[in-house]
Amino acid sequence: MSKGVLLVNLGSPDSTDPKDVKKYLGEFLMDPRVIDVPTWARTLLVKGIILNTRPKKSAEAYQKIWWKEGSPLIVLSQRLQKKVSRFSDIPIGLAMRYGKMNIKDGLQQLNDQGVDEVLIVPLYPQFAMATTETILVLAEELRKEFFPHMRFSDLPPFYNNEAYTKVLAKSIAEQLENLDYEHLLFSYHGVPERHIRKSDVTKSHCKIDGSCCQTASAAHQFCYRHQCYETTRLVAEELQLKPDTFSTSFQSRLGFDPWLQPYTDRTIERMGKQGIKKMAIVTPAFVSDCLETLEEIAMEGEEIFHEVGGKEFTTIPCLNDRDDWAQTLSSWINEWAEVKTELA
Ligand SMILES: C=CC1=C(C)c2cc3[nH]c(cc4nc(cc5[nH]c(cc1n2)c(C)c5CCC(=O)O)C(CCC(=O)O)=C4C)c(C)c3C=C
Ligand SMILES: [Fe+2]
Ligand SMILES: [Fe+2]
Repeated sequence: MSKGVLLVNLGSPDSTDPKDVKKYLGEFLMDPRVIDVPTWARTLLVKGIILNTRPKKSAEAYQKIWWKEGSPLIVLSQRLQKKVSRFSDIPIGLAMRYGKMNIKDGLQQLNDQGVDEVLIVPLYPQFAMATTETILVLAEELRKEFFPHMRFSDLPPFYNNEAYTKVLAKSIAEQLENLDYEHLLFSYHGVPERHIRKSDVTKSHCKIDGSCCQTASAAHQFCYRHQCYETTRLVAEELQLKPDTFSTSFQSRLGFDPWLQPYTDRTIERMGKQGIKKMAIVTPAFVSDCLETLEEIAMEGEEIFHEVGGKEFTTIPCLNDRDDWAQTLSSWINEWAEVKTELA
């Protein structure tokens, strides 16, 4: 068998034109693992409400962060792919879950290079049904329909992998080296609380009451909340942060259901009101900088902080295509590539 890799990220609209943003959001939000309500309710919510209002607002946000080369998320993912390819001996493909560069095309390209054993690498450190799961489910559907001769493995979430948390800690330390910040906020993309309960394989562990995520459980293999808190804990340990100088929050909520708390925007506001003048923020749910880091955090977050008296707001870049991150990812890939494939 001949091995290859498909890195998979979220995707972006084709351009910042509201029409393209609407098309992209339509595909993204109609995914039953993103808005997990019955089809009729999702259709009503997405096509009847969200797509009539959100694309214009989102397009304006995308316009603020868009690069000459295109979407930062896609450009940065391509740079990562290029670097990982340099450190690996097998073909490294790149695909997006939504929009252009889709997973089917990515698999086809690997197929055309003679690859029949694929490592799917969701570019998300923590598991979530709206990210990792939807990639793996779609990839398997595509395999069955179009590439039945292929075999798939997948890279597990790396939220607590020592090499990853060390690289993340190093990237933070570099940014904070000459800053006397008072608080470091770890802000993760939010999900509705319901998603956490749905992914609980024990069906009884996740209470979202602040305690369950610290109690060992089989549920944690699929618990986004647990995995986010673990990333924070391990990175804080590596950086030797004092207990009151860092915390965790969740950003980007949409709609009226309860999402994971504390919310990032309210946390930034509270910190400013409590008299914190210098804060830094890191966004470890994202491997590549994107709308949610460059606009929601670096622009909106900073504005909130300044409005309530904050002075210095430092946004730490995602790992993007850092050499040490690309090398870490390549080392996982090379480890997988070296394992002898047993005949089925
Ligand atoms: C119900 C909605 C959403 C869930 C659940 C959700 C989970 C989730 N998303 C990411 C990563 C990204 N999300 C991005 C943008 C984005 N996310 C949602 C909604 C949900 N996400 C929307 C509507 C948007 C579009 C922008 C907007 O209108 O605000 C992005 C950025 C993409 C880009 O082009 O830059 C990323 C990345 C994770 C990791 C996650 C669950 C853990
Ligand atoms: Fe999102
Ligand atoms: Fe939990």
